[in-house]
Amino acid sequence: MVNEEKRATHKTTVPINRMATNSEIPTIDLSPFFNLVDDDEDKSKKKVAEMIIEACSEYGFFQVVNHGVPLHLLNKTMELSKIYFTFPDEEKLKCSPKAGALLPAGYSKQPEVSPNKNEYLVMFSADTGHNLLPTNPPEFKESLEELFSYLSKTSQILESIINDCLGLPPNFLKEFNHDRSWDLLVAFHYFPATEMEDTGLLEHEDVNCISFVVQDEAGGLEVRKDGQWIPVVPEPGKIVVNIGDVIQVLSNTKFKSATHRVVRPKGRSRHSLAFFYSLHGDKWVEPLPPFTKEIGEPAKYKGFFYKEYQDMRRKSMTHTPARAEDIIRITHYSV
Ligand SMILES: O=C(O)CCC(=O)C(=O)O
Ligand SMILES: [Fe+2]
Repeated sequence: MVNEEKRATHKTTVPINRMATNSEIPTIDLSPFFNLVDDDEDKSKKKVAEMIIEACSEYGFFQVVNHGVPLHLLNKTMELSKIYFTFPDEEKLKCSPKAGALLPAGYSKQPEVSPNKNEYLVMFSADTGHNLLPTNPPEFKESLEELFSYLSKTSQILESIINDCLGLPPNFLKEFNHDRSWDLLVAFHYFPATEMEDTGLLEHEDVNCISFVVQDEAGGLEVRKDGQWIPVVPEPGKIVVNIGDVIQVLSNTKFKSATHRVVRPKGRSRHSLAFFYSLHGDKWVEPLPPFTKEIGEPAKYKGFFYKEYQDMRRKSMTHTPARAEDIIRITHYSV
């Protein structure tokens, strides 16, 4: 009961618009950036850039097609992930993160008291040597590794598009964010909603640079725009992209880190795959001069080391404060 009451305090008071549809979340065709046949490549790239500028300045969310990730690989990984999460706990716990690991790779379940209701498997780039991946079901590990490397390539392309959309010097973000060891891929399993509540993941903004999400048919991802929750209806082949706090801070809020959450469906599980294009923990993050002094605008955030912010966020998720307003968000660094 105490937990139910505690969870209830996290319920948002923003009205829910369940009638809204995906048409409000722009879909952007990335084919001009993947060398697909095009008579007028420069014009097409410019069009994509315009759409991305609009989506990122409006609310930081969009969907992509022709994104370079093979659809059969997305589907296969999702199917294997669904099988993996049906395994008994003792099997899944064989991949529990090593105590004291700097970056906790492996299988974890949200603590009972957490308002988030899911279990998940985290992996980093195979090069880091941090991973603890299951050998069962067969091919799951290989699929995850392959998917990781495709998503990594796509995120680097998207980062370079965003770099240009922000008007930064060529390759600025690539050089700033050259270390790929903090990028991570997470396979999620959300438990079916109970009679009392349907929160799968509390409303939040992502800490990192750019996130990618693929949901199964159950859906449940919702984005907040103009005070309303817009459901992101899963569509085969589309990948959902959202801007994280790092880009919001660097651009001094020119590009937005959107608030989103996961609502659990009743009577069924929900699965998703999320890739977080990140930043090395030792990086210092602060609003960049082209968005501040060079245009006479005050910086909206104090600077911080990425790992300091990420640590605080992780703690506030595992030991969630009773009051939603005490959960650490990027506003912690607001000036
Ligand atoms: O599972 C999803 O659809 C989204 C997950 C998410 O927003 C996150 O892990 O930050
Ligand atoms: Fe998120």
